[in-house]
Amino acid sequence: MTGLTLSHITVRRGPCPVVDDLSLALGPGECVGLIGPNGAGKTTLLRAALGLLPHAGTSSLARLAPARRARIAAWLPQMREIAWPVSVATLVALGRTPHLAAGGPSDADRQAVAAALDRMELSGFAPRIATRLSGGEQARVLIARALAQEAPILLADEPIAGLDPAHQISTMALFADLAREGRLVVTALHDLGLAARYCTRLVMLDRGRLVADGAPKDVLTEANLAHVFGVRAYQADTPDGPVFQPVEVVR
Ligand SMILES: Nc1ncnc2c1ncn2[C@@H]1O[C@H](COP(=O)(O)OP(=O)(O)OP(=O)(O)O)[C@@H](O)[C@H]1O
Repeated sequence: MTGLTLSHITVRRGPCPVVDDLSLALGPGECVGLIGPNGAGKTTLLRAALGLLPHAGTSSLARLAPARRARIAAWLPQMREIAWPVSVATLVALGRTPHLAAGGPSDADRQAVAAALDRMELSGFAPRIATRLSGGEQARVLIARALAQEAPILLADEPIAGLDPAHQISTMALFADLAREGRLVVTALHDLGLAARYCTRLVMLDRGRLVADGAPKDVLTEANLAHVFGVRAYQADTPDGPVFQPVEVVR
């Protein structure tokens, strides 16, 4: 399995660095939550790591040839637009594109698509036209497409935004399972409660800089929450795991 190494990544927008000299080594088996307020640089960092944005510094993914990169990393962007009125099964099968042989889809491709639909509880949706689904259903279809890619690395930008509570929990539990299977999952998140519960590691950004990196309880400290997010939170360890709820703006 494969990890992701970022060394001194800097991305400038005009004169300002929006990601500023950021280095990280992320390994297989980790479910990493990328957290930070709006504009902190989460999307920019993920896109630079994938080689989708010009940057200074090096990313172990960005330096790969595109065909190899597509087999190593699946990418779930923040904007989830489905342009074509194709079936859900056809759309999810696009995730197999990096693996397709000359003769068309193999049994392995078909199995990967079926498994991805099943994991996102979409098996009954396979013949439906993707553009006619609700926003949350479309989001789940796009997660399924990324899963069908069966890449060792999954980078996801706010994948659970717009999902109902049950699907938010099941998607985060699925990401944690993928990590336990040995993949690397890196996901930008605004739900700090789910981040605390399901991520093995949190990376906190503020104005393009890395301000904290470690186990959720070591990153979601009262001082970091006040300083970076401007909030105070209720936190408790319960038999159901950590509970975390922002309760007050403190800036
Ligand atoms: N195309 C662009 N041109 C100029 N500035 C940009 C551009 N794209 C992003 N930025 C700026 O870069 C900074 C980081 O943006 P980014 O989208 O990475 O933040 P984010 O942490 O993902 O935020 P959010 O939680 O709101 O999605 C922001 O200040 C944003 O205004």
